[in-house]
Amino acid sequence: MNDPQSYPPVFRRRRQTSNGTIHVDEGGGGGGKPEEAAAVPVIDLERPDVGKLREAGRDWGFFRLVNHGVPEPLLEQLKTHAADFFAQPFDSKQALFSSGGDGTASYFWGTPILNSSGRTLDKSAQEINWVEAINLPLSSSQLPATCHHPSLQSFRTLVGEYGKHMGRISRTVADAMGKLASLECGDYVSEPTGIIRVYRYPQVPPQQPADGMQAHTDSSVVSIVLQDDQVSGLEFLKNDVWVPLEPVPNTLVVNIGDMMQAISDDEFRSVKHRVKVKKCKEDRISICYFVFPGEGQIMESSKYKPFTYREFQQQVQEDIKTLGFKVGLERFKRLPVDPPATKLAASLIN
Ligand SMILES: O=C(O)CCC(=O)C(=O)O
Ligand SMILES: [Fe+2]
Repeated sequence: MNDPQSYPPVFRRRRQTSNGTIHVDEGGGGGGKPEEAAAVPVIDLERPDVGKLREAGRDWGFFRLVNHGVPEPLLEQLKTHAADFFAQPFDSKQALFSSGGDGTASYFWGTPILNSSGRTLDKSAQEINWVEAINLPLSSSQLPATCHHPSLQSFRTLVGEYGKHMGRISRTVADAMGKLASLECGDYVSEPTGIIRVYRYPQVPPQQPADGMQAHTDSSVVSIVLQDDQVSGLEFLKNDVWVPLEPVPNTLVVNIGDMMQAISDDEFRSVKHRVKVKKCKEDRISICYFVFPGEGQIMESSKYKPFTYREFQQQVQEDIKTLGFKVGLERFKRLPVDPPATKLAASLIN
């Protein structure tokens, strides 16, 4: 277990029981359907099976990726650096990122709701997410001037290397899925928009259950998750049941995002998912990659009115501010077209 001082104070207070000790919830995992979890499609990136890929996109929205070509030592180094970063005292972490501006790396906790430059939008939400994170836009390799810690510089270099693999994988996946839907989905992957978000999910105290991350869909074209090998928590919705995605070492998890759903005319699904970290002695660390279309790129779809990714983002932010949640693609749905009056009249006569 990490030093309590390493946690943001809001988690520290709530993690303490009345006698001042940190509570750790013991025992096995919860809920879910193990048979569904075991059946999550596995795609071999070197020899993608098109039938499985179609099934993964249509029926699951999630799949596991093997033979992805990211060297295992890179994955291990990233996880070690991430754990070392989060283990620092909270005040030091805050100080390291204190000079960041829009579009540069940032540190946040309690909410995953960020604007497009990675700044947090809403810290007042009552249901805080039980997570702290660093947000690293891949287009700016610069860290804030206050990030002078040598280990952070090497972490950023590793993230840059990992980001290149993520760009390659997301393009390959989007191209392959595009072929299935007779679309150029790969054209919608704009690599400069790529973001790496590194999360630490502390254990949630049983007396105050909270989600590590509340249920949501990703706005991306695709997202790629490198899970903690030891601590599970990621769950996705299938047939109204939350299915846990247990970690499998050296495997990546791919998640279809809202933009892929739109451009594929709903052929592929952006499904709801969440993170539940409970009944475990360790914190969970995950490293997530998100890639989006270029801001001005127009999404053409038979199911949705044409919109740019910028418009989508603005609408999401507006909804979060005014309603407290993301409405997402529903906002852009084409209205059902009424049958033309003459046709209706004709059918009545017949
Ligand atoms: O940490 C994870 O496993 C998933 C996080 C996630 O869903 C997100 O950041 O959108
Ligand atoms: Fe997500």
